[in-house]
Amino acid sequence: MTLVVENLAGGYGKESILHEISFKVDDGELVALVGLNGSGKSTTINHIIGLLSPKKGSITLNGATLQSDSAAYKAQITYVPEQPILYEELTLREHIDVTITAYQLDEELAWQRAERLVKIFRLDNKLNWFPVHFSKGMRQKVMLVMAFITDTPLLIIDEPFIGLDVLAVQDVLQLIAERKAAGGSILLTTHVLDTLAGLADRFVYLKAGKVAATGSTNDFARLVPELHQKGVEYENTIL
Ligand SMILES: Nc1ncnc2c1ncn2[C@@H]1O[C@H](COP(=O)(O)OP(=O)(O)OP(=O)(O)O)[C@@H](O)[C@H]1O
Repeated sequence: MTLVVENLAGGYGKESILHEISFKVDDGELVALVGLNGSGKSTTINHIIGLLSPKKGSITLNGATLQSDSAAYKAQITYVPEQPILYEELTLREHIDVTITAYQLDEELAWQRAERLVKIFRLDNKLNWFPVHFSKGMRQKVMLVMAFITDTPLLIIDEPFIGLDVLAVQDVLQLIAERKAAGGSILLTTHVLDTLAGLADRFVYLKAGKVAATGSTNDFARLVPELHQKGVEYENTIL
């Protein structure tokens, strides 16, 4: 699987928010999209998942584009938005069933994965609960359970750690590492690059809708000194 974003320009209205964005995510790679609030991370993802259309440039997933073969393109992506989107009238168990149907997964295999995931996220006694009974973090965990049941080549997560407790952060890191080890590719946005230490292969740093720096996460301090300095004040690389 290779995601290639090339010279992407785009945005919401007539005016472009993104300018000549280029980067790649290869097989088994974890790439972190980082940058200050409003720098264009979610807008970039909205283009990749097809919510927005490029004004210029191209986005290719294993050779397919949304324009050339929308079904082949979309079938390769699992996306977890920053704000959980759940069906209020469905239980956790039914959310899992819907995911299995939507992604045409083998039911037995998918439920084996699901059972492990709900246990990991300490939701195994809540399979019959409706979203109204879940806390904010639990809702996020339900989204993550659904995402990690799928086996699409590319997993995109917008802010995976926001609102999660410390145990859940470790759990997500472990699941990301497993997905990567199995050859899956992951693109995520984050404000806490340190959390990903050792896991992310590369970062892409956006500034005002442009790629201002990219490289190995080990080189982040050297390549983005202004933010690293600020982050250190908080004893964390908070962007
Ligand atoms: N729905 C929208 N309509 C118009 N402009 C938008 C919309 N969403 C975001 N923008 C603008 O696009 C720019 C980039 O926003 P974006 O949400 O991509 O930033 P971000 O890097 O994801 O920020 P954050 O870290 O706050 O999530 C900002 O100037 C923002 O005001």
